[in-house]
Amino acid sequence: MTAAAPPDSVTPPQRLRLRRPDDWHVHLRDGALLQMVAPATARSFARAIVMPNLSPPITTVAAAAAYGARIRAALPDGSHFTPLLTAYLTDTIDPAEIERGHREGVFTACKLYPAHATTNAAAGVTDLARIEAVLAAMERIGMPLLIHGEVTDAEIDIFDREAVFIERHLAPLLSRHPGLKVVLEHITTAESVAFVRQGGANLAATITPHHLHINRNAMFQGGLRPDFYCLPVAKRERHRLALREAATSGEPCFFLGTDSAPHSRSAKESACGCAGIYNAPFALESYAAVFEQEGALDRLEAFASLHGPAFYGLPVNDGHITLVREPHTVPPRLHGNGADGTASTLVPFHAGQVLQWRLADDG
Ligand SMILES: NC(=O)N[C@@H](CC(=O)O)C(=O)O
Ligand SMILES: [Zn+2]
Ligand SMILES: [Zn+2]
Repeated sequence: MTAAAPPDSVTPPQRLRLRRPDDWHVHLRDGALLQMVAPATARSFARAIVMPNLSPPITTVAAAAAYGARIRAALPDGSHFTPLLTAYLTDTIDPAEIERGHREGVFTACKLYPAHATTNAAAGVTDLARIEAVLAAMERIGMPLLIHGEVTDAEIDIFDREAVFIERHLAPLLSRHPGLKVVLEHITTAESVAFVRQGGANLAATITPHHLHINRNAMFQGGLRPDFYCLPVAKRERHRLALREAATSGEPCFFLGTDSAPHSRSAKESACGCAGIYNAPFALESYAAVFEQEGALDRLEAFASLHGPAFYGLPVNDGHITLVREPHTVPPRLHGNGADGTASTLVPFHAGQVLQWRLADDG
């Protein structure tokens, strides 16, 4: 005789059906890396906000349209993935170009990198006063501003750069432009959670899987671990806990943005290693682990599939995906060959670890 099944309330779910999610912050790169990483994002997500920090950065409508075509060409046959492109703001960018790109449906949003704040941010904005006309135009046409929110001043401790950015730059910016839609990207601190929470309907934040899983100790565990180095850098445990609470809270101002940021092995393992964590292959599975640990699996769909479209004023996706409880080990390395024959090796986030949820292949 078999034991009676436990009541439903204590049986962990084996399958989760969600409206198809979107990734509101991803780096798809270009060339051989694009060929390798675009299918990973397209496998899980219907749409993604694609970052413009290429080299050279995407600053014109023509460059964005051409990049969109290269992304589509890198997708598997039959993929319905839609890249949502962004413009890289510089000190001298023309507001008319931004407005035209938005009107023509090429630019979904603009990205603000404080000059030198992160990878390929050298051409970013040196002073917000220089892009005042662009910000005014964006506010008028309802075009979202996406921000890498860190000051770059060398005298500010790297762990404080996000909080100082909010005080010195973001709060005044929001006062000057109360109608501007702003996404504070990849937030990493309890201060950012509190700030975004008290902001109005025009302010939101994306939260990455890695900032929900690791704190700053991960970078130094048993030695220097470049695979856990990204910007903004992971903070103390109390900040990670605040981010987990925010992501799983059900509040519409917090939504999914992986900040998947692949760099080749040689670029990570170097005397001056690049910032960025490549999480695209199992990002959804990684978020699912957090939501399950927090007892909030019922809120995963809102975070992954509903809050982002609502903020951007876009429809939610039609299709659905299914996550199944099927423990699997994340490969320690991923190898790829671009169409140009260039081989790349990437280390995915959770390399060698077991994840409990897996995206069903048939969706
Ligand atoms: N997040 C990162 O550590 N790196 C990103 C840039 C960024 O999002 O800041 C990259 O492009 O590599
Ligand atoms: Zn960034
Ligand atoms: Zn990023």
